[in-house]
Amino acid sequence: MTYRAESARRPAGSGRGAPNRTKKADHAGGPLRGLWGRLIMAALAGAAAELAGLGLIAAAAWLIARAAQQPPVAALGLAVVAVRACALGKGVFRYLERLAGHDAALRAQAAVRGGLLRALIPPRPPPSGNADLLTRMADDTDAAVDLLVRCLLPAVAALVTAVAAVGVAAGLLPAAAPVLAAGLLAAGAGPPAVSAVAARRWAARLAPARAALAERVADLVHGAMDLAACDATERAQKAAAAADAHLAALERRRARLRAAMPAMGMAVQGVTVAVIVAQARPVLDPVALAVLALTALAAFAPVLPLADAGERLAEIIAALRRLEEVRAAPPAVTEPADPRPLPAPPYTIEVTDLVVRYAPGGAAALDGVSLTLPPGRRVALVGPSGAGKSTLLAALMRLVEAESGAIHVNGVDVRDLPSDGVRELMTGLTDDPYVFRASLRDNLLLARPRTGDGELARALAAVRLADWAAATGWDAPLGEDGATLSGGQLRRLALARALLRDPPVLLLDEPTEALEDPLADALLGDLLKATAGRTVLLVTHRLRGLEEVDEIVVLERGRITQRGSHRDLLREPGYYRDLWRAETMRRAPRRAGTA
Ligand SMILES: Nc1ncnc2c1ncn2[C@@H]1O[C@H](COP(=O)(O)OP(=O)(O)OP(=O)(O)O)[C@@H](O)[C@H]1O
Repeated sequence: MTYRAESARRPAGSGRGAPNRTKKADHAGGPLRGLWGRLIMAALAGAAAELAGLGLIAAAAWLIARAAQQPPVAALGLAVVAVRACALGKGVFRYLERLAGHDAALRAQAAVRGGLLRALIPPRPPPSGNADLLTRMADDTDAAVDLLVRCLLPAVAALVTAVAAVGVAAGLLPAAAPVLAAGLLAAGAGPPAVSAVAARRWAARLAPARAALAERVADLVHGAMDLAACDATERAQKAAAAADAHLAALERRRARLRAAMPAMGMAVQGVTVAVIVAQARPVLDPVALAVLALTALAAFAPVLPLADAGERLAEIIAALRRLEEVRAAPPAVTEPADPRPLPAPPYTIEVTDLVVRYAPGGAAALDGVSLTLPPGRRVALVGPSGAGKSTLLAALMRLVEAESGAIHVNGVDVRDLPSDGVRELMTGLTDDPYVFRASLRDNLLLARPRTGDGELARALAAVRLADWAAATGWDAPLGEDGATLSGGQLRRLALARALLRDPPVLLLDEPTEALEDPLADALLGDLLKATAGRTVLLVTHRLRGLEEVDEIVVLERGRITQRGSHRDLLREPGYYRDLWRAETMRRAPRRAGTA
């Protein structure tokens, strides 16, 4: 079987136009379009709803107080109409506020999510030590909704209502206006500020406790087998229960403090209204007094919930900071400002004096590696664990940046090419392949969409998974990271994907890992046959079959220590010959046993 380079037939760089077009489309007709209009409409509607509420209370107060004086019914007509209009208006404006506010907020959330996903598309080193990272990222994008719906819009509505109420108070009794203004300011600024400071302090205590619990739970779920094997399940459960109890205790204490905030606001409300009533009683008639007192009371209604908004605002600021950290994390490789077009096939890859270091000042994972891959050449890379084999493949795929040295494709430095374009040319099986939580078919189609079942079946047969696929079924879900697959099956499935992808330069990182000798030998034999005439860089720990490849490169501690054909390397002392002897000896008793 041959896997002809379909990708080589694609016009070079064809994959790059699409993302650019998508970006433009996003900005022109994206979720942020019309955001401001909706936001202003929501703010106006929210303020109108609160004013209607205030008007309702004022009109109702006037109506009740005046009705107690038993005037002619006609004198009450206007107030009755005002009560009805305000009651209806409040509902209608509240509905419009929710409609426009949530529309705006969901648009903002979609824009935040889109920006975050776009920022994550260039590969980045994964943030470490955060079992709850994904959950947090999902929760954090909700901050955009809450910033508008729970903080900004309520604050605008409270401000408008407060100004209107102070205006009404000034009209009825000028001396009451500054008292009401001071009370509203104290209730609208004090509890929210205290809540925000407390929320920030508590977040610093709660976040590590939440992360600790998430990590313990993740250990219990993902490490269930290993915990059972080490008889450590009970210890892990106890540790998770302790983390849970610690978090629950912290949350209980925080809840008690939180409950004090509304009480503080209501105390300010009570004192303000009492002072105003005391001021007004000697000078105002009972009807005006009732209107003033109830208007003052009602003016606090949109102001008191701002304590919650202050607390939420502190959480939102922290969430937006975390999102910004993720967004601003530098990608693993730098994209060229002015990318050059991809060269035309056939491709010659030249690696020159490549040095890769994962941590500045740390040991070099690759230390001056030079290698040439002309079209159609198959090179095997062998070496002890940690020698830098996977790092070389990662550098070729533009997943890590070189500290010095260079990789050229037909004479063009890969740093001048878009990294996704480089990965169209050079890709394959990575050292830690991922199987998606999807069906078998979908996992394969990822490599080459719109491929018929016949071709998918041929790819599976090439990796000796045909029988397993027939038993499992094309639509069987494979679980998270291939939970339903053995290690060897998972790797072969990823290999089938790499073969379907069929890049011009095929990079294969240990395709036979986790397989028994007979199956590994057969699979490697098939692979070498199927890739005859193709450009291949094959990382392997097993040497049987390597007579077929054009060159074998031995990598030790990041440096090339031997290179040549299988025969050449068997003649010279060194890692290759030692490994060959060890492999031969390991197999010898088995052959004797079988014979
Ligand atoms: N993401 C990383 N961050 C830091 N160090 C890394 C990272 N990946 C690899 N290394 C280090 O770089 C060196 C080379 O690792 P690499 O995975 O390339 O070796 P390898 O030859 O492929 O090993 P193996 O055969 O076990 O897969 C090792 O010392 C390893 O610890």
